[in-house]
Amino acid sequence: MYRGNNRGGGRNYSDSNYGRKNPYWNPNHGQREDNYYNNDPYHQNNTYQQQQPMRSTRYSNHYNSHHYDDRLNSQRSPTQNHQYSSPSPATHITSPYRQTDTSVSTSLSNTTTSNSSTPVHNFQEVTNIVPSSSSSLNHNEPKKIPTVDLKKERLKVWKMKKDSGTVNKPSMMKFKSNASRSKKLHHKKVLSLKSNLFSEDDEDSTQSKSAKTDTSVDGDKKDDTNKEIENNDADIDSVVSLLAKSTRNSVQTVPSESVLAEDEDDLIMEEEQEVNDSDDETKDPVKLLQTINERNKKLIPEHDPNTTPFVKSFYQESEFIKNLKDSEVSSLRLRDGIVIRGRHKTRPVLTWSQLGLPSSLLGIVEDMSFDTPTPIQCETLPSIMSGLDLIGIAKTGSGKTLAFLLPLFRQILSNELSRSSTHHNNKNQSCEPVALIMTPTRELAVQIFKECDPFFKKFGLRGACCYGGQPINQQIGELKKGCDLIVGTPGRLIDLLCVNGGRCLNFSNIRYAVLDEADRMFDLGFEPQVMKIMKSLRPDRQTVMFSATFPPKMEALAKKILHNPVEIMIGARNLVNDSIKQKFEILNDDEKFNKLLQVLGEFKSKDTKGKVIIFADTQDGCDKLATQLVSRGYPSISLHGGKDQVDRDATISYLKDGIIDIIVATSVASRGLDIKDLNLVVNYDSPNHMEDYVHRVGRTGRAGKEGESYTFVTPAQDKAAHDIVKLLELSNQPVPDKLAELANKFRQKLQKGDVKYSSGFSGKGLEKLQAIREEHRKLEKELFDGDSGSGSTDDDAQKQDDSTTDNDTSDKATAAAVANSGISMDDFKVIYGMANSGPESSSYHAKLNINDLPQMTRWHVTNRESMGKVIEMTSCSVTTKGRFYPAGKSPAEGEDPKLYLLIEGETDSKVREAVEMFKELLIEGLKQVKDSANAKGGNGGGKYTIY
Ligand SMILES: Nc1ncnc2c1ncn2[C@@H]1O[C@H](COP(=O)(O)OP(=O)(O)OP(=O)(O)O)[C@@H](O)[C@H]1O
Repeated sequence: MYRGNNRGGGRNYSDSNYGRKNPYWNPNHGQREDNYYNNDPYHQNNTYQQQQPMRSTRYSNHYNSHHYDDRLNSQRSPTQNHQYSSPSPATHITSPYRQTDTSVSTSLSNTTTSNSSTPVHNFQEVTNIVPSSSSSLNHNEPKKIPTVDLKKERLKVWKMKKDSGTVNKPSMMKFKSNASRSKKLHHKKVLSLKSNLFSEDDEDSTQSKSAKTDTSVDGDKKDDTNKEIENNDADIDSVVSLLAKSTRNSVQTVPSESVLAEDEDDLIMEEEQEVNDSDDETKDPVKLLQTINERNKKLIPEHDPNTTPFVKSFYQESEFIKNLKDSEVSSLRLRDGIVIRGRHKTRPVLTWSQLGLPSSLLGIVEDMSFDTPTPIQCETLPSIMSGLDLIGIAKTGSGKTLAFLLPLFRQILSNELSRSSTHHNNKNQSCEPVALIMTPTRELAVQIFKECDPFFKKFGLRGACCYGGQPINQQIGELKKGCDLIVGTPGRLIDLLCVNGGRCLNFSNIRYAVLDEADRMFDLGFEPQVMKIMKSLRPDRQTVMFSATFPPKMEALAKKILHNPVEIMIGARNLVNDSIKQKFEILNDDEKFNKLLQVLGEFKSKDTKGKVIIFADTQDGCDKLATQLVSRGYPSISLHGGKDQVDRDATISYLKDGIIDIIVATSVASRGLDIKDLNLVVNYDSPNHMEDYVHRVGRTGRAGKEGESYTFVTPAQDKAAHDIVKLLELSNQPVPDKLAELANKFRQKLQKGDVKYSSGFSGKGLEKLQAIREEHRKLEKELFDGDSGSGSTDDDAQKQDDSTTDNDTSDKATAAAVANSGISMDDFKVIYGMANSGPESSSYHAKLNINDLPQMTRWHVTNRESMGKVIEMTSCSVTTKGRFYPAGKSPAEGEDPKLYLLIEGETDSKVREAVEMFKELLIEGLKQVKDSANAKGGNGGGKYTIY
């Protein structure tokens, strides 16, 4: 059942020592026993455990329990609870939805579909800026609030108060501040209607809006905004009246009562209401843009960071691990294709007990019936528990969540004294959690929060899950009770940090922060928000990031918020899990639906209980497809950012609980979701970047189980075919002929220069951001007549960052590294040149001599992961040519040249970029050699002596 599956020579966990000893990853392949395992008492246990079928009680635990702890639930109304908890098992059995088929499913599907059918440019809705009240949980019913003229109302009430003598100085000030806040709010709403933005709190809503400018983040912009507000009052009124005319509806404003609120709580409420507007943000893209605009302008109130020292390092290496030989550890890592960069000190563990966790924490792991840690857990847990910042990259479904949760709870539990301060009843005291987990999607936040449930219950801890689309008042209410851990999406976290001038929530005591799906967190929409949040954390916190994909370009950003991180990569950055059988169909749009029916028919005939996610590009496409499937007897629900969050949460719960077997989703469901028995993924619309493909198909084939994916590619989608082929090649998976043909078409276009290639997700996000920054720079230059201003901007910082990275890879750095290693620079000269003409030849090439490098360095430069990374980033082809000549020998006349890498690419710059990347790898490789020599007491690496 948990057999590893090695197709086409691809690496997987079953190839590894972990695998052979890890019943989870590969119970059936353990032919050879290495000595050190035989000595391991824990290992003997494992062998015994191999006989045991794996039981995972996790989901039943989660779903039999409420998502929040009982104390929280008991304080909610039944309606509120409905939003947070999945239906109880009893409900499932009696659910009419379950009993019926098409008819009832249709009605369910129709209901959810209709929720999302909000017209995109409906100004009637956009201009309703009155926040919903805290008691209203129904997002579907627009509130009917009488139209009021804000200025007149304010004046009227103020006069009344003045006449009756109830206005004293403080309340006047409050009045002013409220009025100006309302005015700002009013102004923001109107301005934001004119703005185009590009950031969002949720994966797929970015698809539905145009991205033009970052209105963002920095403090100095606040003053500008205020001035603008003061100066443009008249403009606002005219825009408002224009809008009112155009929509045949007058603009509704904040009711006068809230403007004149006098006591502290009312002040809080006003801000709550302000952010409450974002609750239904995903229903209407224009409204969403407004919300984001506001959010980006928001400044998180500053708090003095907590400076009480705290313990970060809890790890104590066990005797067994200490006694492993270096070569044993190296071979373990080599076989798993584990690449480690940075100041790495720790060795992997092989069993849970080698982590030295308190028995109470270990007990939770035991309850989960996870017999041994997975490779990413083995490698990252010791590093994180030693207090290091870390980037962890491993395939989908490989257990990354537990890799960051265990150290998180270890940290919370270790700070017992300070923890108690997070539990408070004083509503004026802000909530100061110890740990933070940020996720790019709401669904993922909910899932991770549920996974924390056993920890909350066992240790009496409090947690809060805060994400958009839910009434913020409830979340504020939870925070007022205090919490140890907060899990959330960046947009909502910013809202909460700003509520009541930072008196609701502050992050000055965060000691451990996690960015899950880190690369997505740094993508275009999130970067400013994430950076803002990270700045509000205490500077000496520990930060870890995890993902299955992490484009190297993201690293510069990641390193801005990490302190000397160690980077641990299992396999490669962009690999699809070997346990997924990937299938492809080249077909026209009008053939897709029939093919889908065929695929579903075959799947359901062999796996009646198996669950399916079908990915489509657009929200509308999802709705239509779900309706069509229902009409063909396949009960299904659509899931996307245009739906109410309550529906989105319920849909995931239905799928997890088996109430529904099929969902049709946009990429909002592509990241992190872990759904038992989800055995088929269909990309009805092919994803448009590689990372998305990896995550989408990664919803199946998880935790060692096998899964299947189908991707429909139309003949016009040759770029998608090209990307997928690259992925398959990287993963050593067979490439279907038709797909290869289509990919070749794209390559030919590339060669002719008919198309431009921007690879992957980083192309979509970072490159756009880079382009925008470039444009800003140009504009600034024009404006300041060649002088781009004296102030140091974010852009400059980025530029500096970039240049630092560039310097690292420069010839100078290479030369220095080489000098240290005792190798002559001439030994790996790069020869650039134009390739000969001919159909197979490329336009530019470079030759990089690798013959005379130490073996370990050579391996580091030429291993599959390194080569794959360079190929992926530059689109160059890389081939090993020539023959290896041992030290002191040179080829005689007519003999093959010394071993070298031939790098071929379409443009000179691509080839040079590839060479730079190889040089960086080379430096790393040489450093490794040196470190290893030092560790062995060597002299730092004479030529050829270190292997
Ligand atoms: N040591 C373990 N042994 C067995 N199963 C495990 C172990 N650790 C985690 N799992 C299970 O593996 C599954 C996948 O784990 P998880 O969701 O953490 O994967 P992931 O690597 O974060 O995937 P993604 O990249 O898609 O987010 C879960 O069902 C989890 O319970």
